[in-house]
Amino acid sequence: MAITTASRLLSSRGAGPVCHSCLRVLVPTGDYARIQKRYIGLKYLAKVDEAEKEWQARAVKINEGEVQNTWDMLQERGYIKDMAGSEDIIRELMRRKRIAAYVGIDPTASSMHVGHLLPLMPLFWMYMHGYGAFTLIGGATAKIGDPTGRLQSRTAISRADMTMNMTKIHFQLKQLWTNVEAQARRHGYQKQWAWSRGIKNNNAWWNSEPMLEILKRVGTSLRMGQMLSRDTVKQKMTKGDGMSFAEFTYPLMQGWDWFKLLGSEHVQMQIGGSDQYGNIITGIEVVKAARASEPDPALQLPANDQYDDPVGFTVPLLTDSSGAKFGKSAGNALWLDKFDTSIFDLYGYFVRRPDADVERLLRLFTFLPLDVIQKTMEEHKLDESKRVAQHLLAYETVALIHGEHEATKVRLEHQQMYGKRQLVPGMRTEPAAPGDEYKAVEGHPTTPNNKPRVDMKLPESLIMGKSIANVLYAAGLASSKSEGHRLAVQEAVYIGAAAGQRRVMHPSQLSFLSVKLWFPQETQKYLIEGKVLILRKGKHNIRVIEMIPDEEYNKLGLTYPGQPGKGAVRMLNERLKRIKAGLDTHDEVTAALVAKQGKKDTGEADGTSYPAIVFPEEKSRQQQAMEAKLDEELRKSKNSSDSESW
Ligand SMILES: Nc1ncnc2c1ncn2[C@@H]1O[C@H](COP(=O)(O)OP(=O)(O)OP(=O)(O)O)[C@@H](O)[C@H]1O
Ligand SMILES: N[C@@H](Cc1ccc(O)cc1)C(=O)O
Repeated sequence: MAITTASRLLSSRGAGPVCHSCLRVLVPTGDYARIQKRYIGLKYLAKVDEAEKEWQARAVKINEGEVQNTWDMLQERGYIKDMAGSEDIIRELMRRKRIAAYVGIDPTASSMHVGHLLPLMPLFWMYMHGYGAFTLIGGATAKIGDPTGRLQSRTAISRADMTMNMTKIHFQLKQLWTNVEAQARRHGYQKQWAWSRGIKNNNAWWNSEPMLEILKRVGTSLRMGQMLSRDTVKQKMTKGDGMSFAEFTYPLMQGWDWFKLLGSEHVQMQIGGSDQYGNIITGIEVVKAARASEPDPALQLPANDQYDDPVGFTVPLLTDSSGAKFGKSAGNALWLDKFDTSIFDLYGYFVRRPDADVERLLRLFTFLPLDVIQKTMEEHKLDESKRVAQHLLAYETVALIHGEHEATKVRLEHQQMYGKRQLVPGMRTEPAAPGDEYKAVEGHPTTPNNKPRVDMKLPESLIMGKSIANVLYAAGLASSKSEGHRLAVQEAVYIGAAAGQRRVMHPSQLSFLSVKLWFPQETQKYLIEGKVLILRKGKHNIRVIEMIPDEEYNKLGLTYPGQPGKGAVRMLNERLKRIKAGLDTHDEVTAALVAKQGKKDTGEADGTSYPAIVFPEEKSRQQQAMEAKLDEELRKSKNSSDSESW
């Protein structure tokens, strides 16, 4: 039996399993073309059935007090600030139905921050309890910018930057979800077949949604008076820089997202920070209006009783010590990207939380059971100076963001640094050296948690004029040009391109094609907005490359592996000339060679203004010969300086 995801949807609304020919009739032509075909059989349907039975058995246990209602758990941990809907209905809804929830994030910065974790935590908890959980990247909404709580409009972001932000956030969410799975296992939650999660991007529908459809479906029911009376609108119009029509319609866009997710993923609940309350309330109206105006009876979403209605809630805002919301706009964000906020600093931030806050933060940011938190607090109170609770908080939060391996490492570093007050060789209290951040961890596969830095800049002359092998080497995706060549021949790396087609990717819809060994002009074809290139090796080793003019690249003092005139051979030659001319001493050159092997820098560290030597992993014959010459010269100069000192 050939059944699609859409048929699952229709069957869940009582339509029964639907074959492709019936679907063609039921689903509008455009939608049918977009529907992903999936062949499923009776086994799958049996599993759906079984999952539903399990859910109903759980609902009975909740009634009998054997299992806690997930809503009560969320309340207990302090996640609920304001509710959109009656509490009794939400609680009962969560008991009866395996609903799904979503949290949306606009990619208006290149990384998420700790504040974003707060609405995400209840979503993660719901996932671990069997509900559907979706994170939405607002690729389309970010183009308008949420005006909520602002007096000034957001500055427009170029499409190229938006693509970069979206790509980075997409991979951050993947990393978070990977770590959530690990945390769930660690805390004894066994993954079930029916657990479902996903990352969505509202570009998927906004890029093709006809305006008329939305105006007709919801524009006619939303009342101007009510929309104008919203606090954000009044404040921005009277005290701020006024409100554009696009900003005014932002809540409608957000509501339409919800309606789309309700249709495709049963998303009946929206979660957000407390500033999102107004948008969630408007969203409920939009969803109801859109649902009521469905012209096609086969696509009608159920609206039988109050348990079919959308509901939502907001979480409290995470603020800094002055009470300001932690976020990008306030400029006080702690970033989830380890290249923006080092793991060491992130851990340190949680270790510094005051005693009065730590219990609440443990409830909010960790998956630890409440009795464990209770015991930790008792232990903590015996000697607060040890900061036992803060270290646990820091460990758990870093494990969620960067994985357990990093959390264990950073905990040790902190203990060594602040416990014994000494630095340990090899300890990372500083971000990685320039250049190193683009290297994958040697001897280990690239994972979401150890992946190198994602964003980088490369000069125009490289991207526009050099082979893809050079670009891969420069981007740190190949350890040499010849490896770059090999990867391209084997089609083992991918480039951001329009799905299934050899042309530029639609800015904001992440899709890849394998790279081939092509002419330099071919690489240029994939430049998004004429300046952004996305490359990927394996699942997680990704680069979002911004192409900048050569002058700007040089002005920033950047270099890349394989850069003409900056290679090891040239550097060795220059050093050789200087040592021969007596401009550098033996010690200076050896110090530069020993101290900075494999690192790029400008020579400031060894007190010279001369660039250090970069050794590519595979040395060319020319470089080997040059190294031998330099060795010879160093030996001579050493002998002469030794004899002088006699
Ligand atoms: N400090 C915070 N505490 C709780 N929730 C937050 C915090 N910061 C952001 N959120 C929530 O995360 C979600 C996504 O937020 P958004 O993408 O607007 O980022 P933001 O940092 O709030 O942006 P900005 O500061 O520019 O308004 C929203 O639900 C928002 O309320
Ligand atoms: N408006 C939300 C982000 C968001 C975007 C689209 C949505 O569907 C939901 C939420 C914010 O700025 O925080």
